[in-house]
Amino acid sequence: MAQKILISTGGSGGHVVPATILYEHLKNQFQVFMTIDNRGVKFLDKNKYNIEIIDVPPISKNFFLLPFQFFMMIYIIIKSVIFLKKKKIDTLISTGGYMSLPLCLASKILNIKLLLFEPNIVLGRSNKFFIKSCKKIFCYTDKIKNFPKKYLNKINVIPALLRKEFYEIKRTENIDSCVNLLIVGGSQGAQIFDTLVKKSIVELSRKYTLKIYQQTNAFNFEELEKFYKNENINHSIFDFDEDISNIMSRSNLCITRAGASTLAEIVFLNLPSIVIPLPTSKDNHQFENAIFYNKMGCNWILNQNEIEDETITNKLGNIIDNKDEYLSKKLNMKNFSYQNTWNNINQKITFVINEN
Ligand SMILES: CC(=O)N[C@H]1[C@@H](OP(=O)(O)OP(=O)(O)OC[C@H]2O[C@@H](n3ccc(=O)[nH]c3=O)[C@H](O)[C@@H]2O)O[C@H](CO)[C@@H](O)[C@@H]1O
Repeated sequence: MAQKILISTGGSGGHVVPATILYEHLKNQFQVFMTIDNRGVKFLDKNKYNIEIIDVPPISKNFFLLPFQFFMMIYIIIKSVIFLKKKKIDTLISTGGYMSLPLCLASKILNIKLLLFEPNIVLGRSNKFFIKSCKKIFCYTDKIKNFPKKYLNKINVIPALLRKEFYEIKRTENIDSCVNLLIVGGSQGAQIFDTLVKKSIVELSRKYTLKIYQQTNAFNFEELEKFYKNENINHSIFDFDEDISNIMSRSNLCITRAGASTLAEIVFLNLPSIVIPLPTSKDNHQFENAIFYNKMGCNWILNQNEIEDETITNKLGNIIDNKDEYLSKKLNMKNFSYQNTWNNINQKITFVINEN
């Protein structure tokens, strides 16, 4: 009988999107289930996956709520134990984050094989907590910061997880007559980008033909739309677009945060990018993610706190005018990504799951 695998996820798109990719990789060979919290549901199509909601409220820093949170956690752990037993789960794969804590603890209680997934260059806190009890951890490199040395042998390096459509879509083209600029902040957007880039875009539009693809949140949508209309700049604004591979493929330059999945996707599609890591990201993981690709010559990094009025205008202008650097970034990305194939990843993951 096929092994029963549970993928536990939730929170942001950075956790949920990889969970859906793991699901797609495994669904033909195993019986796969997924648990997700309420926050994460908006990042997937509920009808496509065998999902169960196990909601884990965010951990509050309010001291008086601690006893309540403690009992709540016990309740969710018991619920998780019952779920794992009822479904007869053989292997749990956690995509990290505090929402996976109860299920990971439940897998420990029941002695169920635990596999972790860490797409960042810094080990997440929840993954660190379970590193001792997990069997293996899937990472994109074996040089992970904050990783306990004695468990280094648990790292299983895989190429970055990408949705199937990324392998089917055409890679990005060079800047030719039009600059197709994608501005993207990760699954939750980056509100600061809206104000940070506006002025530069207006200035650049006087010199170059631009098409702007910009992600923003629902709150800013109308205002941004009005702004581009008034400035007569060709634009397409979106909130969370499931067909992002298509938008990326049509772009030829990008400004982005440094979420692990977004970076992997733009590198795979050879889209040269200015990366502005979120300065407040936990353990500065976004900066480390950006540096990882930067060392391979795949991006330009800007520090958000050092950005002044002209910084982005000058940077974009330089990139557009100096094609050598632009083309060398593209080539570096191409060389880095050639081993990333759906089958290669599939074999690596399946091997670990079947291992005793
Ligand atoms: C603010 C923050 O702490 N973000 C973290 C969060 O991911 P966060 O969700 O911010 O960012 P990621 O780039 O990892 O993932 C976003 C995913 O959403 C997809 N997408 C985005 C916009 C859209 O319109 N359509 C769409 O499909 C992207 O293609 C990508 O697959 O978890 C990641 C994995 O631990 C971390 O690396 C990020 O730093």
